[in-house]
Amino acid sequence: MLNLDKSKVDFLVTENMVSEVKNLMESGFPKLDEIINTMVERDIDRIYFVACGSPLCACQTGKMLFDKYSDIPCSAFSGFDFLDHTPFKLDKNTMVIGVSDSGETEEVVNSIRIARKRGALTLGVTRNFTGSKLAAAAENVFGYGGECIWEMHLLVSYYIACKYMNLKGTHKEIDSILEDMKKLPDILAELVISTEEKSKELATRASNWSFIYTVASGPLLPLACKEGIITMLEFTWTHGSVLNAAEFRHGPLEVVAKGVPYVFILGNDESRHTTERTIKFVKKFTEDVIVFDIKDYNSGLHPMLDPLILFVPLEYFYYYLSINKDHNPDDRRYYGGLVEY
Ligand SMILES: O=P(O)(O)OC[C@H]1O[C@](O)(CO)[C@@H](O)[C@@H]1O
Repeated sequence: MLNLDKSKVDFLVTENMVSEVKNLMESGFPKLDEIINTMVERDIDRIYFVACGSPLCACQTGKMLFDKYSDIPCSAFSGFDFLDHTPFKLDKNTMVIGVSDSGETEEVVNSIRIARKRGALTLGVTRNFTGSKLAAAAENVFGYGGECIWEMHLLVSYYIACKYMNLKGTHKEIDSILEDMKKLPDILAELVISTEEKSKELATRASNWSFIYTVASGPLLPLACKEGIITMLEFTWTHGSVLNAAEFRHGPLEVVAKGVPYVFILGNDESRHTTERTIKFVKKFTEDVIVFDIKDYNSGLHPMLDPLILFVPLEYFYYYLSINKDHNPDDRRYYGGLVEY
């Protein structure tokens, strides 16, 4: 196992997670309220998120809130998809939210430029309020000032979605999400301490696997993509793929066999039974199964908050998976301009 000083590894964001979440809620949310007021003034009737990688997965989860609890149309685009297939409706009543931690991802910045030119209300969500191309391109900017991008991006998209939906017509679930959100800092603080050892053990086991299928459903599917594709491929250099438990019977079923490894992410939402059915099937044929079950961590909050909670044990899991494979998760071969793409 690689001997690293974990406080110096950029990938691992557990150290300041709680203070960043608190700060976002206390100082960031009031700033988002101003943007939400502008959305009301502009009578926004459609929302597009544009992002890439981990931020896109957070936006896809935020979009689910709009779909589930409102009749406000919302889509989450990858930057190049937005540029190549720019949506027809892009006007003063449309809002385009570009999310990029660096604020430099070219396809997100260019999408915001186009949206602004077409008269849409634009918001750039990025780490720093100034100094990036995204901050310069968007009409409105929100700088969250934290490193823990999954929690930051998810909370920002959730807060905008919940508040705006509430102003457009309440749904009792939205209030419960907003209320439970306030409990997150204490719960995360506990998880940052309590989940490390168990995740480390699981990662030791998984480090013998040369590839991993990651399976989830419903609101945990974007988290599965973030972890089972972006994190696992980019940061741990482990081969793998992500599968939707709802689709498992239609294709993936046939490769289940002894020695084929799976990581399941299991939540408390309505699709829990769908993933459980898959787990039950898979366990008949292979012992190489790891389940991250919300019930083992904290199941007291609204299930739409499960992706924020399960992120903590998963973050440790992939950190230790990487160093167990003697790979520093901060190392890159190609990304970030090392090789032209
Ligand atoms: O948030 P940014 O700066 O736009 O960067 C997006 C990048 O972040 C990651 O999600 C993590 O490095 C990458 O997959 C993606 O390329």
